[in-house]
Amino acid sequence: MSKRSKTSARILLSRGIPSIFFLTVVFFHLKRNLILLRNQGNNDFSSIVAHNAFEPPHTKTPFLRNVEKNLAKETNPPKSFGEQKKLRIQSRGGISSRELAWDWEWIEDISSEIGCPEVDSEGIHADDPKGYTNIPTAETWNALYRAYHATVDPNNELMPATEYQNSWKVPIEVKFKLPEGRGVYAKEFIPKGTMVWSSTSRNTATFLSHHDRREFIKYLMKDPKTRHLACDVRNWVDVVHPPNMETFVVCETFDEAVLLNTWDENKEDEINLDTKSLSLSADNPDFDKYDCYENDHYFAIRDIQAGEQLRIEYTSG
Ligand SMILES: C[S@@+](CC[C@H](N)C(=O)[O-])C[C@H]1O[C@@H](n2cnc3c(N)ncnc32)[C@H](O)[C@@H]1O
Repeated sequence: MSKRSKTSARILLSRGIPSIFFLTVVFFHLKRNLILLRNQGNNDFSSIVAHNAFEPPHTKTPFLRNVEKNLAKETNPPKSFGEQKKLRIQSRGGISSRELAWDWEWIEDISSEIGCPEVDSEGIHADDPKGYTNIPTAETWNALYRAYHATVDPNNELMPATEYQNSWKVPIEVKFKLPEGRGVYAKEFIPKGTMVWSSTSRNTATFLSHHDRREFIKYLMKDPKTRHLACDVRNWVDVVHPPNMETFVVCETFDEAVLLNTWDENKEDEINLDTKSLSLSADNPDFDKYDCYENDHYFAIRDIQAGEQLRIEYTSG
């Protein structure tokens, strides 16, 4: 090889190969960022993530790492309980008909199997030896929370609380008086306009499937200590049609609000509570957008004296 050729080869080795290597690195870097920009334009980051999922982390540029971090936030944002509930109702579908949600036929069968006391709109039968005379305590409500969490399919669970919460904003007590049976009484004077109770997913269970609700009732029936509660929960239930949904869900409150009686048509003054949906701001501790009852709350429509029974208007579901 001539001296000239040797010099050319040396130049090629010392400058050309590093240049080719440099250009190759620049080429792949640009190619990757072009894909990124193109996908950013389409608002579609999925291919980038898929592409990079197989690369060791050290090969990712800080820019790409940042995009991935933002994407992870976007696709997996921390979900509030309310958001989880909405997604679950949407994905599980709820119950297809109102009739199925009430499940009256099955409820009638188990009522006669247990021998539940008769209840009608006229009140509790005074001479019924098995009448609803039991005054629930925190332990009673806790038994319902336990039954719910023990039976409801985990994918359908929409109640974060596992034990009784006192959701009353005013002091109350439960007493038994005929003909209505158990009722809720004010322990102190309540001024007109006071909010006395509000529904949240902490005190109100949601059943998304008719099977779950049956399992819940059967669970209560198995234990002699809670068997009578299977009769009670029949009367404490409500069927709700969530907004923008074709299907139904079953709401069951696990506290004294289920014992609120209504008023006698001939005694108009008796009614003292009304219900409204809350328009709470998100920072309010009671804010719970996807509560079964849409954050319904009861408020005093007039001054209520200490010792007076709290009464609501019943609405048919
Ligand atoms: C949701 S429960 C209320 C709690 C019920 N008192 C109890 O002890 O379980 C509804 C039932 O209470 C009774 N009730 C409510 N308001 C009444 C009223 N003003 N007069 C007679 N009975 C009433 C009816 O038997 C009704 O079906």
